[in-house]
Amino acid sequence: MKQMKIEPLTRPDKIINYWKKEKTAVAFIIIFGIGYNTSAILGPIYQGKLIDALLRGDSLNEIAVLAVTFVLLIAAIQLTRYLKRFYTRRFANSTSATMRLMIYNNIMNKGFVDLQHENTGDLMTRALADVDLCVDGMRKFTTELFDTGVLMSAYFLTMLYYDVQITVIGALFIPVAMVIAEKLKNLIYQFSIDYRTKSSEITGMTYDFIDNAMLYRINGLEIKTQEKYDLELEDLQNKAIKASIFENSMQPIYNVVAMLGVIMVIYWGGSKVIAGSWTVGIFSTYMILFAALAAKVSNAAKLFNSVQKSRISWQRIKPYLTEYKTKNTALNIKKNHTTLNIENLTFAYPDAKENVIQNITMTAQQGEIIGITGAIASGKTTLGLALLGLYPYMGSIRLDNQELMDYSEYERSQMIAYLGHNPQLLSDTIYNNITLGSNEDITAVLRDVCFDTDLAAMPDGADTLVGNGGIRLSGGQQARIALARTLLNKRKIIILDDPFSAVDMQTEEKIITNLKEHYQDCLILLISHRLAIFSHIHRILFLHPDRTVEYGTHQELMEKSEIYAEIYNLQQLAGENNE
Ligand SMILES: Nc1ncnc2c1ncn2[C@@H]1O[C@H](COP(=O)(O)OP(=O)(O)OP(=O)(O)O)[C@@H](O)[C@H]1O
Repeated sequence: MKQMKIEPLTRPDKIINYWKKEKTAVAFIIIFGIGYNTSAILGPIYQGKLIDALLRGDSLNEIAVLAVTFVLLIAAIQLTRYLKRFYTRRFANSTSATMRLMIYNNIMNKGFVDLQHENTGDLMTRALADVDLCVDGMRKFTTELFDTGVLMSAYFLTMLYYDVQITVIGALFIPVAMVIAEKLKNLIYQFSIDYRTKSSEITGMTYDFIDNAMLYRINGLEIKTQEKYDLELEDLQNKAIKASIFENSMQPIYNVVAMLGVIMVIYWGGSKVIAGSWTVGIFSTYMILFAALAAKVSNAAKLFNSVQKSRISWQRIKPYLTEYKTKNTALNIKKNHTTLNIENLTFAYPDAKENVIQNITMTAQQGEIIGITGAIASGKTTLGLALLGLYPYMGSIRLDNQELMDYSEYERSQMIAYLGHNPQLLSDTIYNNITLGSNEDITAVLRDVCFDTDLAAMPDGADTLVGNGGIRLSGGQQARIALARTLLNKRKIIILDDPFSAVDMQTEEKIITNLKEHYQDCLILLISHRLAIFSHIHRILFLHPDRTVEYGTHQELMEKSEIYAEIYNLQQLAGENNE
């Protein structure tokens, strides 16, 4: 069978486009759907003929021919039914895959600021659950359109052929049942919304409790959290019951209303048999068709319900169904000597009133290590993020004489490596945490971050599992594995945000020596609170709480900045006392 290929969809926010995209499957659904549903009426007709043949006492031969035709007909009907179902499933699977592709692409292309506000994992999980519900509704709609719409029309037309009066009067109750179904759908919709909203809230809550289980336990909040969770679950259960009662109790009501017409059918149909204008076979065929038509009303109601339910899911996923974006991966970066020129750099977070960074001017180049330090909340991390080009800024950041914002996002990612506060370790081996799936030799980076001796003591070496978030490693080990990952992925500029806070000072000094020796083809920007190693690096940017800055070598800052000298001397003293 041909392999299914999932392609992006243009205007994915228009639901009709999913049917248009699956043209071939939809065409087969139409062919087999109409084929199955129109031929389905032949079943009762032949059954009636068979009854009449038996009652008339036709020859065995004639009855046998009728019986074989009847069986072959049923087999053919079932085959078209199978093919219709097959293509409906195929349509649903393809649609589900397309929606997932589009949502994944949307989330992966969200800007850094948007992603910071959302938990991408939770978002994706919730969106995928909604895709399943939405596609399920679309599948049912597609199926029922034929199994209910076409079949009901086929039954109705055949019944009209047998008797117009009985059919029109007997079937009068059917639209009544359908109007009731239509009216009640809003009620069902409301209860369904309440249930889905709660269910989504609880999913978020569950993730929070799992992620922060240790935090709640350590702070003695475990029981309180559990109680809160139990209450929410109870509420969810109540909402689920209400939604389910309304959804399921409606169908018998539609059925009973629709079946009221059968009284007329028995009365008039029976009279026709007695009068001799109908045979028993025709009466039997007619009764089967009427009962099937009335029963189909509940399917029509089911269709309304499932369309309502999937409408809720559709509304929720619609904002994520945006045009497919392809990353621009053209690379136009210079391989020459790296230079960084920052001029009057000023930055404020979106929606914030005050600048976090103001008028920073500095230059640096390949082969240098530049320290960035300053008081708490003076803007060190912010400067690191601004240099990644993640936020719009004022002033100028020129990398190799080209403005940072004039590079594409992809080019920036190929020029700048970044290590943030959080080591962000995967629950995997040390090797995979450093290579992130690529097949590379990690010996050099392990040596550069002084992890070679740690590794030698581990029985499984680089195959040692680090546990969830690196829990099986010390803080210093986690930090150095994260640093090794950044170094393996080295770029022209490497920004390291406080990588040594969990590392002892001697190891920190050794790592700095390695960085100076082995990364001369890079420019390293090192954000740190610890000034001890600053005497070994090239220059330091010192950020003051009033947003003014000083920039110079360690020696220059020791001479011109009283605060810098004071902090450095205090830290030296503390270091000596600790020895
Ligand atoms: N995403 C953000 N949105 C708005 N304001 C922010 C955001 N991130 C940080 N800030 C604010 O910017 C200021 C500087 O924060 P930043 O994290 O850059 O300081 P820092 O010098 O790195 O601090 P620390 O030494 O504590 O790591 C703080 O006042 C902080 O509240």
